[in-house]
Amino acid sequence: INSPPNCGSGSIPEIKTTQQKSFVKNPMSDPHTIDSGLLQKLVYDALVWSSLHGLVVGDRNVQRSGSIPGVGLVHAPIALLPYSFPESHWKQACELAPIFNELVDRVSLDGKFLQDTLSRTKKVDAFTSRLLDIHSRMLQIGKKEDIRLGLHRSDYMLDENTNLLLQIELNTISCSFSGLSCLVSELHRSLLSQYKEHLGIDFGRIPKNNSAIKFAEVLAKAWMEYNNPSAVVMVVVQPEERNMYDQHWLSATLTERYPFCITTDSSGIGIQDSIPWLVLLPCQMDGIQFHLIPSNGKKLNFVLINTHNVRTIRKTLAEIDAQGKTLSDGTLVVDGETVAVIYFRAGYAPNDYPSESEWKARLLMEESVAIKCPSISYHLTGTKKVQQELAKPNVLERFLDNKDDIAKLQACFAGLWSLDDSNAVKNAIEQPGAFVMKPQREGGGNNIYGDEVKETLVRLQKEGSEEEAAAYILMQRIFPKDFPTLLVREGICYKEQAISELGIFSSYLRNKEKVIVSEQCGYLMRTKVSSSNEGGVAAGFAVLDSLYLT
Ligand SMILES: N[C@H](CCC(=O)N[C@@H](CS)C(=O)NCCC(=O)O)C(=O)O
Ligand SMILES: [Mg+2]
Repeated sequence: INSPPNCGSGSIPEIKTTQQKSFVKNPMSDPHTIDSGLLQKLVYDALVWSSLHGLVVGDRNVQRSGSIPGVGLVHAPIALLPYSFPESHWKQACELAPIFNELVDRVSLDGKFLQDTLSRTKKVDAFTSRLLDIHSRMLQIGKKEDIRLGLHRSDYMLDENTNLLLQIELNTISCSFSGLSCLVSELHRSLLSQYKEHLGIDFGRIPKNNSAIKFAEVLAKAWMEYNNPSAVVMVVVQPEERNMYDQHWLSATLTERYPFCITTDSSGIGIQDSIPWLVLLPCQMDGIQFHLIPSNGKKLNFVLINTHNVRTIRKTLAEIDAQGKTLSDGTLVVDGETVAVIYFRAGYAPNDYPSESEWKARLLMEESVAIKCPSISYHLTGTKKVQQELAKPNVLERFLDNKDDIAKLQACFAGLWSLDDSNAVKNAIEQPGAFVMKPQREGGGNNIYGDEVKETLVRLQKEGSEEEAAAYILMQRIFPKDFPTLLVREGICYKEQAISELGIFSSYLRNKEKVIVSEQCGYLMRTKVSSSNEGGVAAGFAVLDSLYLT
C-alpha cells in the first residue's frame, strides 16, 4: 500500500511497506497483517490522541521549535502497537532498579575509585578530564552531599541467542523521556481498548507506566528535604531543546500535582519542623482536617493548607554563569531565585560546554549546597568506563554486601572489556560484528560498530597509542530478536522489522543515613529499525514504544 487511497473526509495517514503481506491472525505477533482500512483508522486515532495528550516533540523542520513552546510541534515518533516482552524478564528488570540505585550511591562515595578508574581516560578525553577536575576539587574541599538525588535509567536488550536480559548501560544524567514514555503506554492502552473487537488484544497486559509522576514526586521530596518553601527546582537545559515537552511534563506535574500541602497542627508546627511523616498530598485536599497518632500516642490535629507550588525555572549553563552566585552559606541564587534542586537535562556532552562560561557554571553549582541531580560523582559513576570496571570480578563486592544482589547484577552484565585486554581486542579484530566500541559519551550517536571496530582497533595498535585506547571500552554486541512493527513518524506509518531496548527509570533520594526513596519509576521502550546500529529517539533512529507482557 504505497499511495493512500482517499476515503471520505480529508486525507488519511499514508502507509508505507517494504514487506510482503503475510497472513498471521494474531496482530501482536505480526501487525503487518492488520488490514489497511483498520490500520489507517488506528494510525489516525493514534495521531489525534498524541496531539491532544502532549505526546509531542519539536519538529526538526521548524526553526524555532526548540526554543519557543507551542511552535513547530509534531507528534512524537511512536510505535503503533506495544512491543511483546516476556513478563519474567520485565520483572527481572524492575527488580534490578533499587539494587543499581544502591550501587550508584556507594560507588559515588568512593572518590579514589572514580579517579583511579578514569585516570587514563583523563589523559585522552578532555571532556571527562574536565568533569574529573571538578570532582577532584570537591574531594579537596571535602564537599559532602548529605542529600543525594538520582533519577536514573537502566537500559537493557533481550539477547536472542542466550535469552538473557543484558544491560546496555546505566544512565545517571539527563535521562530522557520519563515525561513522554508514560503517555505512550496510555496511548496503547487506549487504542487496544478502543479496538478490542478488531484486535482482540488485552490492554491489561500493558504495565502501568508512572514515570512522569514518580520522577516529579521524588523531585518534590528532594525540594522538601531542602526545607525552604520559597526555593525553586532549576532545570539545566540546552539553548535549543526539541524534547522540551518531555521536560515540561515533569515541571508541570511538579507544579500542578505537588503544590505543597503542608501539615500544621493547632500548635502551628509547619514545614520548618520537617515532621518525619510529612506527606505529599494532591492539592485538592486543601483545608481537609485530619489527625495523626504517631507512635508516642500523642494525638496531633492537622489541617491541610495549600501553601506552596514547587516552582521550576529553566536555565542554560551560560545563563547560570551570568545570573548565578553562591552566598556565604553555599546557597545557590540564580536570577534572584534560591535553588533547592538542580535537575540536569544538559551538561552531559562536550557540546554543552562551548566555552569556559559553561564550565564555570557547572563548578558554581557543584560547590553550592543545592541538591544536584546528578552530583558530579553520580555523573562520573554513570560513565561507560566505570560500567566496564564494575563488571570485573570482585569489584561489586567492594560496594555491595548482599551476595544475591551482586549475583543479580552480574547476571545482566554483557561482556565488557578495556582495550588493555589483548585477548578481547584480538577477538574484536577477528569478529568486529560481535562487538561495540564505546567512547565515554552520552546522548547517543557516538558508538563504533561493525568493520569500523576492526579498523579503529588496528589503527590504535599501529599507532601503539596506549593512551587513546583508554578513551574506549569494548562491549559484547547484543542481538535482540527482530520483529515486524508499525512505526509512525511525521504522520506516516512504516511497516518495518525492528528491535527494542527497554529502559527502566528509577529514583533514589537519601538524606545522610536515611534512604527516603529508592524505587523503579516506570519504563521507556525504544524501538528502532533493526538495520540501524544507532538507537536514540532524539537522534531520529528510534521511536517511543510500550510493553505488552507475554
Ligand atoms: N535533549 C536531551 C537529551 C538528553 C539525552 O540524550 N539523554 C540520554 C542519556 S544521557 C538519553 O536518555 N538518551 C536516550 C534518549 C533517546 O533515545 O534519544 C533531553 O531530552 O533532555
Ligand atoms: Mg546513555
